[in-house]
Amino acid sequence: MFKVTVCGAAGGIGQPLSLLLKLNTDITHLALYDIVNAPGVAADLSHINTPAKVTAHLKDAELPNALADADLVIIPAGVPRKPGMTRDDLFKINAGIIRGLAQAAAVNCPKAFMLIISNPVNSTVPIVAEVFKAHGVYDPRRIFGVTTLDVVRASRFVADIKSSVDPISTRVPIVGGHSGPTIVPLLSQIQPPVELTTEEIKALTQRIQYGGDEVVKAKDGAGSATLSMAQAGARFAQAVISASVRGTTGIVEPSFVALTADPKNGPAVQGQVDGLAHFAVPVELGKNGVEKIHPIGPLSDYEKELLSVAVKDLKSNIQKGVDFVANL
Ligand SMILES: NC(=O)C1=CN([C@@H]2O[C@H](COP(=O)(O)OP(=O)(O)OC[C@H]3O[C@@H](n4cnc5c(N)ncnc54)[C@H](O)[C@@H]3O)[C@@H](O)[C@H]2O)C=CC1
Ligand SMILES: O=C([O-])CC(=O)C(=O)O
Repeated sequence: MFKVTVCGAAGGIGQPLSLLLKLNTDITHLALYDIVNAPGVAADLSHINTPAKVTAHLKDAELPNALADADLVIIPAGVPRKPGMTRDDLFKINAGIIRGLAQAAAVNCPKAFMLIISNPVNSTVPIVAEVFKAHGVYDPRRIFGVTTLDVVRASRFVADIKSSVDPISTRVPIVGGHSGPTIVPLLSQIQPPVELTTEEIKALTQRIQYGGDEVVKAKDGAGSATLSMAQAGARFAQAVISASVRGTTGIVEPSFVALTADPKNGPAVQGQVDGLAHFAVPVELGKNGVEKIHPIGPLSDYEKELLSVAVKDLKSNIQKGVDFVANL
């Protein structure tokens, strides 16, 4: 039995993400929550002949039921960017939405894996962590900021300029956070290794950091990445589910997590990032979520510069989330 709840299920990400989750045969119950249109999306998906039972939950009154006993909650609820906006501009609206959903989750499914997609991820994840702390149910191993889209894009962008690169199996480690300069691609550590010139490294780094903006611009006011995000979100959810339900070992995915999630390796990363509480790192998944945080590894001089810029922005993004919950 494995119940997944999608909060924001009727949205641009929520609908294709729910479709991909309905195709996941490890899921036995898919609960779709939104403040609009959840019944329509649920009725539609419920006709697909896979095992998951699909239930619809509309508006506040249905939220406790949607979350009750969930094993995994995935949250793409909130507003997306329009051209000219930064992810941080979304804080004003999305912070309150995430706080409300986290409060309900802390009460109704305190042990669920929490996968946060809503932006700004650098602040929304600390909000969820603080709410869980306030309820006395915090487990840093179970709260994740979904940064998978950054690595999905990165391997595709590398393949765009190197025809010999397989975009599916190539892994580009990305650390830091999920907005512009906080996204730090470690192109010196691509696996399998790829030879890149200094110009190629600079251009690729810029493209990976601002990949989201390409989609925002192309959609021209109609939102941001939804389909690629759905694929990335389903991939990350599948990784968490495989490790926890099937006991599959050795699954490593990037995620924006609390560095205390791994008391052994977390402090070493923390030492490299000026004591930041949260940071995106390659995370090895296990039965209880974060099993091991992988080291950042040796950085090139260019990557060290990128990292120091990222750390400054991240510090204020994280603090903004923490303060938002503290100043209730
Ligand atoms: N982590 C990442 O890599 C990415 C994050 N995003 C973020 O994901 C979020 C959602 O994006 P889209 O799906 O394109 O937006 P959307 O506007 O299409 O959908 C959002 C959905 O959330 C629902 N919603 C609003 N308030 C809610 C509440 N209190 N409870 C439950 N549902 C609520 C809306 O009714 C809507 O159906 C945005 O914040 C966006 O910036 C987008 C792409 C990538
Ligand atoms: O750019 C945005 O606002 C949405 C997002 O996080 C992404 O596509 O990476």
